[in-house]
Amino acid sequence: MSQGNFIELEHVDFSYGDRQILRDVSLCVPKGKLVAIMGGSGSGKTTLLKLLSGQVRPDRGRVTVGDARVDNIDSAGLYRLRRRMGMLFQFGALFTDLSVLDNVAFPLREQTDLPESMIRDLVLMKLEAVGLRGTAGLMPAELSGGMARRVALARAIALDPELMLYDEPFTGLDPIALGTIAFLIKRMNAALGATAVMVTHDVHVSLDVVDYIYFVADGGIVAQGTPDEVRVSNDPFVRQFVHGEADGAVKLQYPARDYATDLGLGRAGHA
Ligand SMILES: Nc1ncnc2c1ncn2[C@@H]1O[C@H](COP(=O)(O)OP(=O)(O)OP(=O)(O)O)[C@@H](O)[C@H]1O
Repeated sequence: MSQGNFIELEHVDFSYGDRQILRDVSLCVPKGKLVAIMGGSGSGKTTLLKLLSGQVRPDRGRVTVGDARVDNIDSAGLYRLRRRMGMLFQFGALFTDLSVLDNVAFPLREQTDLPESMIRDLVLMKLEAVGLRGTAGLMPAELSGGMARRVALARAIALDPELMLYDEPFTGLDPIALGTIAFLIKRMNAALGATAVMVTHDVHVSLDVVDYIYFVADGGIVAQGTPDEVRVSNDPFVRQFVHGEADGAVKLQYPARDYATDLGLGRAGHA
């Protein structure tokens, strides 16, 4: 592992059964940085997060997080690693039968022996950080979608994680709520000094908050760069992604037989 990196994937192959999803993927995330992973649907982005959290193991290659080799970690090591990780997944579901305070307190009660009075203070600090201290006594059903996502963020950072994993944290939010959560993610990360990886489709918001972007397609990293590099990139894949072009490096048309053959027309001159 190179000095300064908190995460490294080196020459990782991964398959579900006999279907290969990732091929010879290498990437790194320096400590304290927020990195986005973008790419088309089904390109393997969530699988990359699962490799980092030890939910799946690579067929080949190394996965290093902090001082842990996650590709061959044992269950005690995985438990220690998960305690240092916070996760905010799509729709970051709250426990509907617990108050906001109890939702954010959940990981603190599960993972620590802190007294109740201290847990309460920590929860209020985390809720204050996401601007929602006033909602502590509410139930999740009484929150808007954007507020619920912010409470889920407060819960994800309750244990001051060293690593944050975000999977589509903006899905289903209106533009204002989306901008708020993006800003909070950036601010929380800086305050925690955490290293973070965010899978997202939302290229424009991400370019405003992340330090670096990896683009994934066809099982590999096809482009990468800082937001400034990405904005001016001439790489066809990046251009298609950033400018929302319908056709480009990723083809609009799914591969198919010759059109004339499909229509039963035969080839010109043979009809
Ligand atoms: N548990 C599983 N078993 C078998 N195949 C799976 C499993 N999970 C995902 N896949 C397949 O692996 C591929 C990559 O999935 P992954 O969820 O990593 O993609 P993604 O890039 O995150 O997609 P999206 O942006 O649509 O969420 C997909 O084709 C998916 O169908």
